[in-house]
Amino acid sequence: MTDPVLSVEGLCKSFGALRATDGVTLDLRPGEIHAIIGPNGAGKSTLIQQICGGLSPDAGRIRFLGADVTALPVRARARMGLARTFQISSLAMEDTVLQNALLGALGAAGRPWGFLRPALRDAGPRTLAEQALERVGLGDVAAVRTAELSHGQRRQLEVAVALTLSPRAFVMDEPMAGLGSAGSQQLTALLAELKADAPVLLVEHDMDAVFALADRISVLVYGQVVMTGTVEEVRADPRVREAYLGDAP
Ligand SMILES: Nc1ncnc2c1ncn2[C@@H]1O[C@H](COP(=O)(O)OP(=O)(O)OP(=O)(O)O)[C@@H](O)[C@H]1O
Repeated sequence: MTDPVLSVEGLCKSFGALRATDGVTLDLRPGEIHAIIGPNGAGKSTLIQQICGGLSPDAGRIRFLGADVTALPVRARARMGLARTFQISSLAMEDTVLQNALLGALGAAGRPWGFLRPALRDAGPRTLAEQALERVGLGDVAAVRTAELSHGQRRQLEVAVALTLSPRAFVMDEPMAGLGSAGSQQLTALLAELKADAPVLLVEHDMDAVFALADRISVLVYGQVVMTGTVEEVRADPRVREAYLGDAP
């Protein structure tokens, strides 16, 4: 089997007496979408924050691209290509769609942020930004002010910004939240294509999207992974149906 891109082993984080993650072990393999599902308060956000570097684990290890990144700060992990999207929108609403994508591309090129104007004429980052916008289907609205985009288009733009960083793995926190069914379907189609660029660790409450997208699903309950399996395996598991899907066993 090929080495995982990202792996966590025995990850623990407590808040007082509460074990928010309690020995979580899972991995993200090349080319896959690995969804993490679980009831409210199961520890999904706590897990994602530890993976991205915003929270230090009490115990356990995080490896990314073969390196132990457990002690690295958020920025260092991002520079290695760990792209987190969605929960905290970083878009500048008054700027155009292209300018937002360009800010990402400039960051990727390691340039100082202040030189935006000359960089707009600089073919390198600009090309990268335009390609990313085309890729997510926003090529036609590059000159539009970001505030004028629909909710779904903003999600697409956040993906484009992440793409300019040449990610090696995406970590997505509830990308479907707040989208109507048309927006969810559009974003689902985009995410299905994105895993070819880099694998996706996906925390999502929208089960239609999870079942349509996931290659593997891990179910988190009270901070513990109760199972990892394919969509079919997870749907059929009586513990999952009881604990999460709300069905009587
Ligand atoms: N900073 C914190 N201080 C104290 N308790 C916290 C903190 N962050 C999270 N918790 C608690 O840890 C548990 C796990 O929370 P977490 O947000 O990780 O769950 P979640 O699965 O992401 O939930 P949701 O689906 O509602 O977003 C919850 O009981 C929550 O109240």
